[in-house]
Amino acid sequence: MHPQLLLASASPRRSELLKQIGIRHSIMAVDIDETPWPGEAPAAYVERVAAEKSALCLASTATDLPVLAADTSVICDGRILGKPDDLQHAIEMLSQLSGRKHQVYSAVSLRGEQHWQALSVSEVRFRPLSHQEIVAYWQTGEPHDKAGAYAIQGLASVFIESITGSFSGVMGLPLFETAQLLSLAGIDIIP
Ligand SMILES: Cc1cn([C@H]2C[C@H](O)[C@@H](COP(=O)(O)OP(=O)(O)OP(=O)(O)O)O2)c(=O)[nH]c1=O
Repeated sequence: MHPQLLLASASPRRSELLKQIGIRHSIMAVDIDETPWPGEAPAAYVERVAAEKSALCLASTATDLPVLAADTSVICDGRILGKPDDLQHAIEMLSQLSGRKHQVYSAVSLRGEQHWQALSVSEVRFRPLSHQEIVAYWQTGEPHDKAGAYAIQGLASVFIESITGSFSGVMGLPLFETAQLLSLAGIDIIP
Protein backbone atom coordinates (compact mmCIF):
# COMPACT_ATOMS: atom_id res chain seq x y z
CA MET A 1 0.00 0.00 0.00
CA HIS A 2 1.18 3.51 -0.81
CA PRO A 3 2.26 5.78 2.05
CA GLN A 4 -0.17 8.62 2.83
CA LEU A 5 2.49 10.98 4.07
CA LEU A 6 6.17 11.52 4.71
CA LEU A 7 7.14 11.81 8.39
CA ALA A 8 10.11 14.16 8.79
CA SER A 9 11.42 12.61 12.00
CA ALA A 10 14.04 10.32 13.46
CA SER A 11 11.82 9.72 16.51
CA PRO A 12 10.54 6.14 16.74
CA ARG A 13 7.79 7.46 19.07
CA ARG A 14 6.31 9.67 16.37
CA SER A 15 6.18 6.79 13.91
CA GLU A 16 4.58 4.50 16.52
CA LEU A 17 1.93 7.12 17.30
CA LEU A 18 1.11 7.57 13.61
CA LYS A 19 0.82 3.78 13.27
CA GLN A 20 -1.56 3.80 16.25
CA ILE A 21 -4.05 5.82 14.16
CA GLY A 22 -3.42 3.74 11.04
CA ILE A 23 -1.53 6.31 8.95
CA ARG A 24 0.79 4.67 6.41
CA HIS A 25 3.97 6.71 6.22
CA SER A 26 7.52 6.84 4.98
CA ILE A 27 10.20 8.31 7.19
CA MET A 28 12.95 10.81 6.51
CA ALA A 29 15.13 12.10 9.33
CA VAL A 30 16.08 15.77 9.19
CA ASP A 31 18.73 17.48 11.24
CA ILE A 32 18.25 21.12 12.16
CA ASP A 33 19.79 23.40 14.77
CA GLU A 34 17.34 23.27 17.69
CA THR A 35 18.89 26.12 19.71
CA PRO A 36 16.20 28.53 20.93
CA TRP A 37 16.66 32.15 19.88
CA PRO A 38 17.46 34.55 22.75
CA GLY A 39 14.19 35.44 24.48
CA GLU A 40 12.12 33.17 22.21
CA ALA A 41 8.81 32.19 23.85
CA PRO A 42 8.18 28.41 24.23
CA ALA A 43 5.15 28.27 21.89
CA ALA A 44 6.91 30.27 19.18
CA TYR A 45 10.00 28.09 19.60
CA VAL A 46 8.32 24.68 19.15
CA GLU A 47 6.21 25.99 16.27
CA ARG A 48 9.27 27.40 14.50
CA VAL A 49 11.32 24.22 14.96
CA ALA A 50 8.50 21.94 13.75
CA ALA A 51 8.01 24.19 10.71
CA GLU A 52 11.75 24.17 9.97
CA LYS A 53 11.84 20.37 10.11
CA SER A 54 9.01 19.99 7.57
CA ALA A 55 10.49 22.72 5.34
CA LEU A 56 13.94 21.14 5.32
CA CYS A 57 12.46 17.75 4.54
CA LEU A 58 10.51 19.16 1.57
CA ALA A 59 13.60 20.99 0.33
CA SER A 60 15.71 17.83 0.55
CA THR A 61 13.53 15.41 -1.34
CA ALA A 62 11.19 15.30 -4.31
CA THR A 63 7.85 14.04 -3.02
CA ASP A 64 4.17 14.46 -3.82
CA LEU A 65 3.24 13.37 -0.30
CA PRO A 66 2.28 15.78 2.48
CA VAL A 67 5.14 16.19 4.98
CA LEU A 68 4.53 15.98 8.72
CA ALA A 69 6.97 17.14 11.44
CA ALA A 70 6.72 17.87 15.14
CA ASP A 71 8.69 19.30 18.01
CA THR A 72 8.27 18.64 21.73
CA SER A 73 9.77 20.62 24.60
CA VAL A 74 9.38 20.55 28.35
CA ILE A 75 8.83 23.99 29.87
CA CYS A 76 9.54 24.65 33.53
CA ASP A 77 9.40 28.16 35.04
CA GLY A 78 9.20 29.48 31.48
CA ARG A 79 12.51 27.80 30.58
CA ILE A 80 12.80 25.45 27.62
CA LEU A 81 14.25 22.05 28.57
CA GLY A 82 15.45 20.06 25.57
CA LYS A 83 17.25 16.73 25.60
CA PRO A 84 19.91 16.14 28.28
CA ASP A 85 23.59 16.32 27.22
CA ASP A 86 24.78 14.06 30.04
CA LEU A 87 24.02 12.79 33.55
CA GLN A 88 24.71 16.17 35.15
CA HIS A 89 22.29 17.89 32.79
CA ALA A 90 19.60 15.25 33.44
CA ILE A 91 20.07 15.66 37.22
CA GLU A 92 19.52 19.41 36.82
CA MET A 93 16.38 18.94 34.73
CA LEU A 94 14.77 16.18 36.80
CA SER A 95 15.58 17.99 40.09
CA GLN A 96 13.79 21.00 38.67
CA LEU A 97 10.75 18.88 37.72
CA SER A 98 10.69 16.99 41.06
CA GLY A 99 7.63 17.53 43.27
CA ARG A 100 5.87 20.04 41.02
CA LYS A 101 4.12 20.64 37.77
CA HIS A 102 5.51 21.71 34.39
CA GLN A 103 4.22 22.14 30.84
CA VAL A 104 4.91 20.12 27.71
CA TYR A 105 4.53 21.91 24.38
CA SER A 106 4.21 19.86 21.18
CA ALA A 107 3.91 21.61 17.82
CA VAL A 108 2.87 19.87 14.61
CA SER A 109 3.61 21.14 11.11
CA LEU A 110 1.97 19.65 8.02
CA ARG A 111 2.93 20.84 4.54
CA GLY A 112 0.79 19.86 1.58
CA GLU A 113 -1.11 22.26 -0.62
CA GLN A 114 -0.85 24.62 2.34
CA HIS A 115 1.11 24.83 5.56
CA TRP A 116 -1.06 23.79 8.53
CA GLN A 117 0.15 24.04 12.14
CA ALA A 118 -1.16 23.05 15.55
CA LEU A 119 0.04 23.34 19.13
CA SER A 120 -0.72 21.09 22.09
CA VAL A 121 0.03 22.23 25.66
CA SER A 122 -0.16 19.75 28.54
CA GLU A 123 0.53 20.01 32.24
CA VAL A 124 2.38 17.21 34.04
CA ARG A 125 2.84 16.86 37.81
CA PHE A 126 5.80 14.85 39.15
CA ARG A 127 6.03 13.41 42.64
CA PRO A 128 9.21 14.30 44.54
CA LEU A 129 12.26 12.41 43.21
CA SER A 130 15.38 11.57 45.25
CA HIS A 131 18.87 12.15 43.85
CA GLN A 132 19.48 8.39 43.97
CA GLU A 133 16.32 7.72 41.96
CA ILE A 134 17.29 10.29 39.33
CA VAL A 135 20.73 8.71 38.88
CA ALA A 136 19.24 5.19 38.72
CA TYR A 137 16.68 6.41 36.16
CA TRP A 138 19.45 7.92 34.01
CA GLN A 139 21.29 4.61 34.08
CA THR A 140 18.31 2.81 32.50
CA GLY A 141 19.06 4.81 29.32
CA GLU A 142 15.44 5.91 28.94
CA PRO A 143 15.98 9.67 29.52
CA HIS A 144 18.91 10.06 27.13
CA ASP A 145 17.04 11.12 23.97
CA LYS A 146 13.90 12.61 25.54
CA ALA A 147 12.97 16.25 26.11
CA GLY A 148 13.07 17.04 29.84
CA ALA A 149 15.01 13.78 30.38
CA TYR A 150 11.96 11.58 30.87
CA ALA A 151 9.49 9.40 28.96
CA ILE A 152 5.84 9.40 30.04
CA GLN A 153 5.35 6.18 28.06
CA GLY A 154 8.16 4.43 29.93
CA LEU A 155 9.46 4.04 33.46
CA ALA A 156 8.82 7.71 34.20
CA SER A 157 5.12 6.84 34.36
CA VAL A 158 5.78 5.98 38.03
CA PHE A 159 6.94 9.59 38.67
CA ILE A 160 3.81 11.17 37.20
CA GLU A 161 1.00 11.96 39.65
CA SER A 162 -1.23 13.57 37.06
CA ILE A 163 -1.46 14.93 33.55
CA THR A 164 -3.86 17.44 32.05
CA GLY A 165 -3.87 17.62 28.28
CA SER A 166 -2.58 15.13 25.73
CA PHE A 167 -0.68 11.92 26.57
CA SER A 168 0.35 11.52 22.91
CA GLY A 169 1.40 15.19 22.87
CA VAL A 170 3.74 14.65 25.82
CA MET A 171 5.07 11.53 24.07
CA GLY A 172 5.91 13.58 20.97
CA LEU A 173 2.94 13.76 18.57
CA PRO A 174 -0.47 15.04 19.74
CA LEU A 175 -2.86 12.75 17.88
CA PHE A 176 -6.04 14.81 18.29
CA GLU A 177 -4.42 17.87 16.72
CA THR A 178 -2.58 15.75 14.14
CA ALA A 179 -5.86 14.18 12.99
CA GLN A 180 -7.39 17.65 12.63
CA LEU A 181 -4.52 18.78 10.40
CA LEU A 182 -4.61 15.56 8.36
CA SER A 183 -8.31 16.07 7.77
CA LEU A 184 -7.61 19.57 6.37
CA ALA A 185 -5.17 17.90 3.98
CA GLY A 186 -7.85 15.40 2.92
CA ILE A 187 -6.59 12.45 4.99
CA ASP A 188 -9.35 11.16 7.26
CA ILE A 189 -8.58 8.67 10.04
CA ILE A 190 -12.17 7.53 10.44
CA PRO A 191 -13.77 8.17 7.04
C1 LIG B 1 8.51 14.52 27.43
C2 LIG B 1 8.74 13.34 26.52
C3 LIG B 1 9.48 13.44 25.36
N1 LIG B 1 9.70 12.36 24.55
C4 LIG B 1 10.52 12.46 23.32
C5 LIG B 1 9.70 12.77 22.07
C6 LIG B 1 10.76 13.29 21.11
O1 LIG B 1 11.32 12.18 20.40
C7 LIG B 1 11.80 13.89 22.05
C8 LIG B 1 11.82 15.39 21.94
O2 LIG B 1 12.73 15.79 20.96
P1 LIG B 1 12.32 16.42 19.57
O3 LIG B 1 13.42 17.38 19.20
O4 LIG B 1 10.93 16.96 19.60
O5 LIG B 1 12.32 15.19 18.55
P2 LIG B 1 13.48 14.20 18.13
O6 LIG B 1 14.79 14.94 17.98
O7 LIG B 1 13.49 13.01 19.05
O8 LIG B 1 12.98 13.67 16.73
P3 LIG B 1 12.82 14.48 15.33
O9 LIG B 1 13.27 15.91 15.53
O10 LIG B 1 13.69 13.74 14.35
O11 LIG B 1 11.36 14.37 15.01
O12 LIG B 1 11.45 13.51 23.39
C9 LIG B 1 9.15 11.13 24.87
O13 LIG B 1 9.35 10.14 24.13
N2 LIG B 1 8.39 11.01 26.00
C10 LIG B 1 8.15 12.05 26.84
O14 LIG B 1 7.44 11.88 27.86
